[in-house]
Amino acid sequence: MWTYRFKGPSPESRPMTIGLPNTGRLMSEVLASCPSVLGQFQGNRRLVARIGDFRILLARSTDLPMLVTEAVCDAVVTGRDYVWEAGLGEVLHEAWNYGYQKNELCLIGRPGESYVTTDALRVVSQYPNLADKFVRPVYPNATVRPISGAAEMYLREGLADVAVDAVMTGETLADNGLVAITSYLESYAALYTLPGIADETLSQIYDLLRIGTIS
Ligand SMILES: Nc1ncnc2c1ncn2[C@@H]1O[C@H](COP(=O)(O)OP(=O)(O)OP(=O)(O)O)[C@@H](O)[C@H]1O
Ligand SMILES: O=P(O)(O)OC[C@H]1O[C@H](OP(=O)(O)OP(=O)(O)O)[C@H](O)[C@@H]1O
Repeated sequence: MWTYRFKGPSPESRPMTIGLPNTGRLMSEVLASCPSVLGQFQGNRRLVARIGDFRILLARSTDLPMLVTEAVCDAVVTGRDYVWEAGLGEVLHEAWNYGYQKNELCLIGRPGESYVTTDALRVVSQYPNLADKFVRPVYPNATVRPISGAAEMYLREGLADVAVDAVMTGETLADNGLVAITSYLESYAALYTLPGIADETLSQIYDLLRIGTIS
């Protein structure tokens, strides 16, 4: 077993850096509200751009939380679920709740099935760490299989007993004959920093991202 560690630049040696998602729903929402940032990344494959005193860096939503603790970014916009999945829910400071991409991370199963007697529950999830954290205390013999998406299919095809997945409208569950058994975590898009960020710095980040003011 070997451990891998980034060697990020020291925060003093680089411009203020904000990490934003490079794909998906989150990217579309965040960039739609920031024309100055959007303009830098439209029609090209750049992942880093300079805007005034700031540097904007694009990365996968799931990787952004770690880029704050590795000192590559001063702030990131990502899903609250990804911050907790990265094990940083109690480490990072939530500096702004965007109020969109709202959903609940739930335990999902087939209706009417009792899992209590199942000795070795088979769990699939895009959130393997959270699935393990929530399910294992109740089902010590559970196996958690990491997947990339379409969790509902694994239940339908009998490859898993339950899934830990995001539920927003509940449409995907209904269309696949599944139900939410328990809700574990509320999620939404938010801005995260290290704790103790200066109000003045945060205010500059808010201005760039066109979000609220410090209360
Ligand atoms: N049906 C949904 N509606 C709204 N938000 C959702 C839904 N499902 C997941 N989310 C949330 O949206 C965020 C996922 O956004 P993200 O852009 O990273 O992924 P994506 O849209 O699946 O795209 P991609 O997989 O291409 O990166 C997560 O924080 C997740 O909790
Ligand atoms: O409750 P709903 O409004 O139906 O939304 C829930 C669905 O949305 C997400 O999937 P996504 O669209 O990201 O596809 P994926 O499962 O392939 O990642 C999530 O994984 C659920 O499948």
